[in-house]
Amino acid sequence: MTTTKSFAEAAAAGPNQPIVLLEDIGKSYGNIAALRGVSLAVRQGEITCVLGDNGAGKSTLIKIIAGLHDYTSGRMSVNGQERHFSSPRESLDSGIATVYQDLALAPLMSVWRNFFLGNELTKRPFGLLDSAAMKRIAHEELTKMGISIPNLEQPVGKLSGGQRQCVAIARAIHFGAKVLILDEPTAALGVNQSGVVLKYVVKARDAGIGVVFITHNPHHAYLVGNHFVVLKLGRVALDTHRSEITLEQLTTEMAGGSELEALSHELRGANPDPVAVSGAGGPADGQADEAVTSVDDQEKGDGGDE
Ligand SMILES: Nc1ncnc2c1ncn2[C@@H]1O[C@H](COP(=O)(O)OP(=O)(O)OP(=O)(O)O)[C@@H](O)[C@H]1O
Repeated sequence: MTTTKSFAEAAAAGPNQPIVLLEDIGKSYGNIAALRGVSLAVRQGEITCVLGDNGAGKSTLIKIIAGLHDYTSGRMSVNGQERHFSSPRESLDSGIATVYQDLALAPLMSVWRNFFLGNELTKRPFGLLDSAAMKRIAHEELTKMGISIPNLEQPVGKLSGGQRQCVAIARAIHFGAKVLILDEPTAALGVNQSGVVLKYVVKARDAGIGVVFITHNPHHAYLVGNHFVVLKLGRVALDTHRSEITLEQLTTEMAGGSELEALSHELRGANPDPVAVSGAGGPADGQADEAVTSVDDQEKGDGGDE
């Protein structure tokens, strides 16, 4: 098919080859088509933001890359090799780390134990846990990322949501992720904590990782993104680089774009007073506007603590 070819050719033409390349991906759950013809390139040192409303297909897309679901049509390649992951372990072993909203951290365990969860260091010859080495490395890695957690012995459940996200990101980087998929990392966070997390998303990008940042918040996406893909009802509605779009355009696209304009006309017809709906995003807009300033300001006081 020409569409598939042209996306793959265009993706391969740049100097920065995609690590993960999805071409014309489709995924059906029985007779529900969750994704149709989705193409996406994840590149080293780039943040690709995938935006979309509820039901747009974001989770399905993540699950395919993370090895939880297989796709039903199209092609996924990792470092140029076609792949069908049959488990999350296969995705992880290919250098793809996924940080879910619920984080898969053990809340009652210490920060350092969580950092090494599933990858514990042991001492020879008896295979006892090497606690001293794990504490030291966790401390070094978090410090390297500029994450300040004074006491790594405290249960991870006592950290703020933002700090927990940062621990999960630092852990993925330490264990060699080449691609980091972040599932709505700022969705449950307040303005200042979102700023803290966005800062580490940028650090991951600057460390050379290809980041996929899933969000429904265009303000957060625009603060950090190099590339934006908007999904609507399982299809790619927009695929563009930062230089080609403004925050206002991205917000309008997410808010419904042309559908909103049509609704605005319809409502105007029914109501003599004009109704301003274009670009509206409800209360979240105001909140996110604050976030734009807070990312720069967050270091002044808020460490993300609750
Ligand atoms: N396991 C499943 N079985 C059947 N249908 C599903 C399943 N998972 C998702 N869907 C459907 O696929 C479509 C895309 O869902 P998906 O969860 O990927 O969207 P999303 O963008 O992540 O939405 P949200 O932000 O609400 O999580 C929806 O219509 C959803 O109802």
